[in-house]
Amino acid sequence: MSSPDPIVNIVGLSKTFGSHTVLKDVGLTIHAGEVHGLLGENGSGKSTLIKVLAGFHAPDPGAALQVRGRDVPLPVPAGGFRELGISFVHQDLALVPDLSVVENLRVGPVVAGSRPWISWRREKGTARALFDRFGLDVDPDAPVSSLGETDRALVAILRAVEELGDHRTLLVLDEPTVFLPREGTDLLFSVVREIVVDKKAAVLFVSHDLDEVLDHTDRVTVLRDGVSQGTHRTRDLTAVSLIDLIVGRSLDSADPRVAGPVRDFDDAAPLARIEELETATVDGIGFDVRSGEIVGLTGIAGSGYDDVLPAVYGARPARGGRLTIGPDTVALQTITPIDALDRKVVYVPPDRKVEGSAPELTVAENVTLPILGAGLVKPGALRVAAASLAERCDVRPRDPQAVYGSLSGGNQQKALLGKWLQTDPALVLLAEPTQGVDIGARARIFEMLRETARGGAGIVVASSDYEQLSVLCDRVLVFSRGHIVAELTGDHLSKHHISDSVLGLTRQEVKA
Ligand SMILES: Nc1ncnc2c1ncn2[C@@H]1O[C@H](COP(=O)(O)OP(=O)(O)OP(=O)(O)O)[C@@H](O)[C@H]1O
Repeated sequence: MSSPDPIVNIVGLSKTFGSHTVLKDVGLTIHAGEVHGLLGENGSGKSTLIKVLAGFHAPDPGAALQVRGRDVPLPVPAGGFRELGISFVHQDLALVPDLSVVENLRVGPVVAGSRPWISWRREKGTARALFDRFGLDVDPDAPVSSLGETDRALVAILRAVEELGDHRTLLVLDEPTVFLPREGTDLLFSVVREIVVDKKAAVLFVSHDLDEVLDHTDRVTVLRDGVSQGTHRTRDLTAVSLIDLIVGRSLDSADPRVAGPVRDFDDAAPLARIEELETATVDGIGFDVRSGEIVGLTGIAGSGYDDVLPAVYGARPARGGRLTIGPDTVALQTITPIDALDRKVVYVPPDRKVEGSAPELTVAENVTLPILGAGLVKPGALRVAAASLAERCDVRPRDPQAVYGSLSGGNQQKALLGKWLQTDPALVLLAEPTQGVDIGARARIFEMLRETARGGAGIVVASSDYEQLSVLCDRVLVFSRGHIVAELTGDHLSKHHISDSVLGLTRQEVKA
C-alpha cells in the first residue's frame, strides 16, 4: 500500500478572503502510490486548497509545505508547481478548442518558455505513443473542438500526466468526472491507477460522487467549513460514515440516494407534448410530460438525449418538430427562448458558468433577473426577494451582495435553480442539475424540484447520472442513435437497470 513517507505535506494552512476565513489550519499528508480523495460540501474549501498548491492563491501566514521532504516556500510562485512535479486538471479542462490535440498537449511548456522550439512531427509521435499506452483512439491532428466530451476530458488528463514530467509527484484532479459521460469514467480510473502503480507519484482526487470515492481512493481527507475532519482509510468507511463526515449533521432533506414513493401517471392528461423532434442528433422523437411528473432523458454521449432540451427551449436550432403546451402548439424550428418563457417553459443549462448566469454581478442581481420584467424594480424589494430566495435555496454564504462568480459551484447551482423556480414555471427543463453539487445541496435541490412538481409543473431532466435519475424521476427515457429505445418506470427505475438499458443490455418496451 502507501509508502509511509509523505510525498506532499501541508501543515497549518489557512486562507482568508476579506473577513471570511475559508481554510482553517488545514493539514494534508499525501503518500506516494496513493489515490487520495479530497471531499467536502460545496464551499468547504477544496478548490481553495488546490489553488494554493497551484500558486494561484497566497495562503495566510503560518502555513508550511513540504514536497518529497523538502521545504517549499509559500506562496508557490506562478508556474512553480511544474518544477515540483505537480499538475492539475480543473473542471473546465482548460483546453483551447481551436487548436489541435497535439498543440493543446504542448501549450503548457510553450507558455512556460521551457521549450524554445518544437518538432511537431516528433510531438505527434509522442502523443500517439501516449494515447496508445492508455488505449485512447484520438488523432493528434484533430481540432479539440471536434472531439466528444470523453475524449476531450481524457486529452486534458493525459496532458496533465505528461506535464508531471520525470520527477512526477502529484496529479490533482478537481472533479474530473463532472463533465465526463459514464462510459469515460472507467478509462479515467485506469489512467489514475497507472499513474500510481509504481508508487512514485500520487493522485489527489476531488469528487462529490461517493461511489467513485469509495471505489477508487485509498484514503480520504474531508473538509467541513474549511476545517479538516481528518484523513481516513477508505476501506474503513461506508457511504453513511462518509456522509456523516462531510455533512456533520443529519441531512436536512430526505437522503438524496433514496427514491420517493412510486407515483402513477398512467391516467393523467399530458401537460406538454413534444412531437417529431428532429435535430442534428435526434431523429423524429416525441414524448409527453404530465402535470406533476418528473421525466428523465439519458443515453451515452452522442445518443441525442442531451440535444432535446435546448431544442425544445429554442436555445439550439431544431430541424423540425412541435411543442404543445396548454392550448398552443409551437413549431420547434422557429421557437425562441422568449417564446418558451412566454409559455412558462424554463431551461437550466448544464454549463452554469457559460450560459446560465452573469458571474461578475451579485447573487441578488443574478437571482432577480427573471422577475425584473414583472415590474418589480425597487432595489429594496429586490434585496428582500434575493435574501428570501437565498434562504429558501440554502445558498451559502447567505449574502445577496456576494459576487456570484465567487460562490462555490454547488451554491451557484442552487441559486440558478431557485432563480427559475421562483417564476412559477409550467415546464422545467434541466440539464445535469446536480453536476458538481455536494450531497447536502443535492438533497436540497431534489426537494426543490419535487416541491415544484407537486405544485403541478412538469419537469424534464437530461442527465448521465443514473443514480440521480433513478431517485428523482417517475419515468426515464433511454436514447440510442437519436431514438428513444426504452422507457423505464416502477421497479425498472434503479441505477443498475438504467445503466444496463443505456448499454443496450436490456430493453423495455416503449409505449406509444
Ligand atoms: N476569490 C474569492 N473571493 C472570495 N471568496 C472566495 C473566493 N474563492 C472562493 N471563495 C469562497 O471560499 C469558500 C470556499 O470555496 P471553494 O471554491 O474552495 O469551495 P469548494 O469546496 O471547492 O466547493 P465546490 O465543491 O462547490 O467546488 C466559498 O465560501 C467561496 O465563496
